[in-house]
Amino acid sequence: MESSLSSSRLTIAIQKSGRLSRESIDLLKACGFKFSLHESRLLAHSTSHPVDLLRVRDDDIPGLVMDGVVDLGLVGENVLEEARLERLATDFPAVFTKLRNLDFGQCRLSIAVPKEASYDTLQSLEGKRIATTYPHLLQRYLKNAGVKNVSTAMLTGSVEVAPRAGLADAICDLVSTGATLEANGLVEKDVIFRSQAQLIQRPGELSSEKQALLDQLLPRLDGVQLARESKYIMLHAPKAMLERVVDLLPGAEQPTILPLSHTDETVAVHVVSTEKLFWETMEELKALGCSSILVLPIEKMMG
Ligand SMILES: Nc1ncnc2c1ncn2[C@@H]1O[C@H](COP(=O)(O)OP(=O)(O)OP(=O)(O)O)[C@@H](O)[C@H]1O
Ligand SMILES: O=P(O)(O)OC[C@H]1O[C@H](OP(=O)(O)OP(=O)(O)O)[C@H](O)[C@@H]1O
Ligand SMILES: [Mg+2]
Repeated sequence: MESSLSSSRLTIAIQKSGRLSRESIDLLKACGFKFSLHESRLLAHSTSHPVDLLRVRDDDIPGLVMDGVVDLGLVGENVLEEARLERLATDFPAVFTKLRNLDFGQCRLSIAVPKEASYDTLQSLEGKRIATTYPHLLQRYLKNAGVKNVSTAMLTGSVEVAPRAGLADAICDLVSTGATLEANGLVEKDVIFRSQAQLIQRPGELSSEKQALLDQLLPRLDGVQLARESKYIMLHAPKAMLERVVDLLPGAEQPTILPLSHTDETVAVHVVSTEKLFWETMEELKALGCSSILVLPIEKMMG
């Protein structure tokens, strides 16, 4: 299958404007792919690689990938799984390859009820109506939990106002901080799906040029994600305390220990850490006699 927009340029669908847009573009840029973006344009060409961005609503991305219209897509797993279930229910092909979990767009799909509603377990929803944008994910969850006779009111936005508007008894919508639920007098009861952004590929083989581009993109993507999770830690430590200092540093299996020109009692310790260095640990390091403690971000990494 080779029906993506152009046979030689790798086409990637991303969300045009919304929660995933900025981070999708930033991630591709961090991988060294440059783009000339115009707010109103659907298609953006890369000025550095034979790559085109198709900027669309996130709901359209799974279908564009599964139908082979684009080669790759960056989309939330919530939208992807809902689209997959919907296509399976209507006998449409729902084939794609998940290439990577991306480290953004983390949220959960949850059932929430009005503060004053009586709710003990999921069974309390029997015979009730739930407003949602994700009817297939919701029905799958309720079916697995053995909850019957729940009807859904399909809304594509403003789901949180449905109970107040008398459209539904409960909602099933995305939650991150919980601020939107609280602002609407709702309480989160059951998390039915956890999601983050994904990079997916269309079914069928890519042309050799496109495959070569993808083979370049994926290690870069891994490098960017690893670098984002990592920190470079530098400090001066008393030699006598070195063992205890290294034990305190997160993920410091192989620290670099360097002599300092002005003293024999203190050494410089450098380490790449894939974990966060908390203020509390920095304070403990200081209490052991460490000084000049620096935690620096890493821009790129390659093993
Ligand atoms: N509060 C949140 N925190 C983090 N990620 C979120 C949050 N809400 C949504 N997301 C993720 O971002 C995706 C896009 O959310 P957004 O609200 O921008 O979608 P939308 O309004 O459906 O946009 P579109 O106009 O493209 O259809 C969601 O499908 C989900 O994967
Ligand atoms: O738990 P919170 O941190 O409050 O986030 C949850 C809200 O975020 C999303 O909407 P968004 O703000 O993206 O706007 P939208 O409804 O226009 O898509 C989601 O649909 C919720 O309404
Ligand atoms: Mg959408």
